[in-house]
Amino acid sequence: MGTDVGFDMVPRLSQGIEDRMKWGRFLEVVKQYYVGDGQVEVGPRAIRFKAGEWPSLPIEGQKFLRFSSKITGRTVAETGVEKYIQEVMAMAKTLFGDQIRPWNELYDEFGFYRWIFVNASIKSYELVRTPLEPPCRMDCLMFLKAVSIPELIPISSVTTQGTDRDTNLYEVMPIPGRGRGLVATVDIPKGTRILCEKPLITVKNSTPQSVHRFVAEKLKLLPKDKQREFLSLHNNFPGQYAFAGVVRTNALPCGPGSSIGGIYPTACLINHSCIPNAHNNWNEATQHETIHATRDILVGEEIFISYVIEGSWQTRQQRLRNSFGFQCSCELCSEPPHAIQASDNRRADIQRLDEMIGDPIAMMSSPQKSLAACHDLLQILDKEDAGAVIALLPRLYYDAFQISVAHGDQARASVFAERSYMSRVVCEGEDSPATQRVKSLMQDPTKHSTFNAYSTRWRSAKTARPRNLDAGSFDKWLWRLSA
Ligand SMILES: C[S@@+](CC[C@H](N)C(=O)[O-])C[C@H]1O[C@@H](n2cnc3c(N)ncnc32)[C@H](O)[C@@H]1O
Repeated sequence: MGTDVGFDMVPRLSQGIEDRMKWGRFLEVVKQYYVGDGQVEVGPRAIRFKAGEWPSLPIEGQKFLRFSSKITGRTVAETGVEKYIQEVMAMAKTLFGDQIRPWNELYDEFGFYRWIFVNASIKSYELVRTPLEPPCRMDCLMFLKAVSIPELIPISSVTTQGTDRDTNLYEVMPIPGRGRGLVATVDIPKGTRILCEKPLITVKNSTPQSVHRFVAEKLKLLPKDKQREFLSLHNNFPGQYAFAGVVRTNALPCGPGSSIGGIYPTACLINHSCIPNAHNNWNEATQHETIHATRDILVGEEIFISYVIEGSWQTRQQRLRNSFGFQCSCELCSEPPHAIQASDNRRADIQRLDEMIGDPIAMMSSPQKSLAACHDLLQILDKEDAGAVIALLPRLYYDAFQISVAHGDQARASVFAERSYMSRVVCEGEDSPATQRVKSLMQDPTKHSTFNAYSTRWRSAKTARPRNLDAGSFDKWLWRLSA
């Protein structure tokens, strides 16, 4: 028996240079502090403390979730381990501040992470770790409960029309340097609908004065709890027109390029990253904003969308500063200048190819070149962080669909439409009108208004899609690489 005591790292560390350096410094401090202490063993994958239940610190900081042990004795001398927990926690606090979350079962505090995730993370960096005693009944129950959770989130069920905030997937919490944010409380698979939310208010872009007046009127019509939700949102532009400040800080556009913005109690708590792991979309049919995971998100990771996608690092920083009133501190923006420059170069290539693909004259007269540009773009996107660029895939495949269908190639058009559909399901869900539109084109490409519009030089039936080709050969056929 005894009580578990320790601390968690929330949110977990990123793989960015800043977090890696901080973790390295932290491990150095720990090693220095315990030089000559026979209870502390520095291994190739972790620093282990041979006391209590052998808490450990991985060499790779991103894997770290928890440092804890069961305290069985009544005094420090009896348990041996509590001293290490307190000391390591104090060292961690000085470097990671509020990311270090102390907890103590004695005071009914149980930490942020479920044991299933903590144990999986420990397993990933510990070669051998035999528990000193079998887990107690409560641990077993927690284990069973937690293990079933990721399996209970099949993509098909989470991307159907949900209307509630699913608080099982995330928790709203303070994030050092970014105010509040959403942190994953379970592993969230790619394509999962994290959130589907109705706006508290929708507002048309206008002068601060008229936005303020409009919101003031609308707020009066809302129930008290909704008013409180609006008023609790962050405002980077306080002053005479405070409601307009809240709108400017938080509004998410109701559709691409829309001049109408929605204010949401939870979606508006999601912070920005230049390499996001989630995508926001306005679903016109259901009149809800949805947030989908664009890559697998690990428990303890912060959930990010992108407020500003396009442009170089400098352009993005300027827009975030001027339009939203903050300086971005995301993983990419914390990288050294050469890494930011490399990302800028890739984004410039993406922009250049995107413009080439969109040229209607080229699409008409040299479709082969336009298709090759789509393929080149895909190759560049493959090298980028998958979660950050997946939102570009539906359009990329849709462009390839349009090039094919305009020259009568139904076989390739239906494959491109299928790929566009699949990436749209990940970003927006099955119930998004855009997903449904492309699904119907996948089934019948001739429904598109430009079918055979430019020529019939690539004419093919939908059934001409080759069967039994390996992936490489299929791709060569699809992109006309050998033509
Ligand atoms: C829509 S709110 C997001 C929720 C906000 N963090 C809160 O506490 O309510 C946008 C504000 O969050 C902060 N923020 C969001 N993303 C950030 C980032 N990448 N770096 C620094 N601050 C960020 C900025 O203060 C920004 O104005």
